[in-house]
Parts: sequence; structure tokens; C-alpha cells
Amino acid sequence: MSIVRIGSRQSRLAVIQAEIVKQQIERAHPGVRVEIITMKTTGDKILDKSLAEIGGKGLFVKELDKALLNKEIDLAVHSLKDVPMETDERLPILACTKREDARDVLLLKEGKTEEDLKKKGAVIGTSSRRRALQLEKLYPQCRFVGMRGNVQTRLSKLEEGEYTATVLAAAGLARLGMEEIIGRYFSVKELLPAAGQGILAIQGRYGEVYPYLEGVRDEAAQIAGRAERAFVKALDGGCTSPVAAYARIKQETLELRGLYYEEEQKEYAVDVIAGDKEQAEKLGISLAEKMKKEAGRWKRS
Ligand SMILES: NCc1[nH]cc(CCC(=O)O)c1CC(=O)O
Repeated sequence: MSIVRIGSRQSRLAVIQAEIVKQQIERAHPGVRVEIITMKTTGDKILDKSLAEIGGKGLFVKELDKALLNKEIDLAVHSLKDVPMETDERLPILACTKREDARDVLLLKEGKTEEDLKKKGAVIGTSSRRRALQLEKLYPQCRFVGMRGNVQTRLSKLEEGEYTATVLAAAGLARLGMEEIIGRYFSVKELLPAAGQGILAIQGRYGEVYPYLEGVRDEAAQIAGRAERAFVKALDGGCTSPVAAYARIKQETLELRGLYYEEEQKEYAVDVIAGDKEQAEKLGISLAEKMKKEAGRWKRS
């Protein structure tokens, strides 16, 4: 019996995500036992500052990276959307899990309805510029106020604070078994998700063999994630600028939808590209380049 140690953040959602991977490994490989080791990350500890102020999304993975390098854990499980575009070469993403619902959803404060978002004074709590930018068009009367923390924290803030609603990823709520609190789903056309949303990334050490990941890997999710991340990376790494991307695979074709925000014009555009799924990365880069070129034309006109 071999034992595999998976490192995870401490939040309930992170632990459930690690358990999803644990179950998949144990089901496919009866001779393997998986243990989950949780860690508090800097991103979880500091909640009163924006992520940009304290050093970006990487703060959710830094502690786990260290544990992997020190061989305290064998794998780390992350939401792919939280994995920075620039990853440590020594710690590659080894596999992606089958994608959960990629959409964003609306959560209303008790007693509120979507109609309330169309009234003056309505407040949506979100620290995501990607979400706020797109939601402004759906709910022009709303004000946007920052809201950080894990899913549970945000739900408490929604009930206690001056918010009318907040927006979260469907995937997280589905994994927590909390779908019944969802007010409504936004289609990807209404609100384009973050690159990698709904996909779990399994990270490990370069050069090691991981035979127990066979049967866990999902090819479609891996390809979609690759296209979406290539798009974001080709734009600017997605550090502070809002970007969004969602890829869908049908047979051999990959269709990638991307959102690009132009900081000077303060305008964004959404565009689509389709092509061979084997060219996932190239499609991501092509869409980014096309959109940058087109944004250049907005300035001149
Ligand atoms: N930034 C936090 C985060 N990272 C991943 C998810 C949801 C799960 C996923 O996308 O796989 C969430 C919560 C949210 O944005 O609502």
C-alpha cells in the first residue's frame, strides 16, 4: 500500500476539492491511499487588503509550493483559476480534473430579488474587476463594493453587510452542496468566467512519475485550460487587468471566447476564435493578438 499526501488550503472548499482528487485516485488505484494535509496560506490570512496590494493570486499557492519542494506533500490541488500564469518550472501542473459548471452565479441577500438590482442604491459585493465590469452592463444601477474571503466568509458578509447581492462561481457552490442558495446562473455570454474556472489542477514535482494519476486526468479540461490560460498569458498575465476566457470542445474543434479590457480607453471587448483542439495554445495566443490589434484601432478612431 503506497501513501500519497495531497496538500490543500484550509478552506472547506479547498478540502472538498482535495477530497475529490483523493476519491478519484483511490477509485482508479485500489492499492493507493491518499492523505490530505491542510495549510493556511497568506492569501487566506490577510483579508483586509486587496490581492493586488499583498502580492497577487500567487499567495494562495506559495506555501503549498514550498511544501511540494520540501517533499512534505506529493501533490497539491488548486482551483486552476487561482494558479498564477507563471508557474515554477520545478512544479508543473500534472493533470486537470473534469470541469464542473464553469459559470458564475448570483447570490441575493435574504429577502432581495433580482429586481432589486435594477433599483438605485443596490450594491453588489465583489472584488473581481472581471465580474464588476461585466455586471455593470447587466445592472447599470448597481454600485460595486469589494468583498474578499472564502465562500463561507463571503456568504456571511452578504447577510451582515450592506450588500444586495454577490457573485460566485457555480463550481465552488456545487462542490459545497449549496446549489439551492443560487439566485440565478449567468450564461457565459452574459458573464464570461475566469480562465480555468471549474477545473481543478493537480500540481507535482518535475521529473517524478505519478502513475496513480492515470484515470484522473481529463483531456478536455486540460485542453480548455491550456487555451484559456494561453489567452490570458498573451494579454498580460492577468495580474490586475480584468481578463476572462472560456473554451468549449466539440469533437475536434475548440471554440474559445475571450474578454480583453483596454486600460486607457476603459472599454472591453469579447471575441471568439475556433480551430483544431490540438492547437489550443496557439488559438489562445491568436485570439489575444487579434483583440489587442483591434483595441489599438479604438484609440485612433
Ligand atoms: N477565487 C476563489 C475561487 N477560486 C475558485 C473558485 C471556485 C471553484 C472553481 O472555479 O473551480 C473560487 C470561488 C469563487 O470565485 O466563487
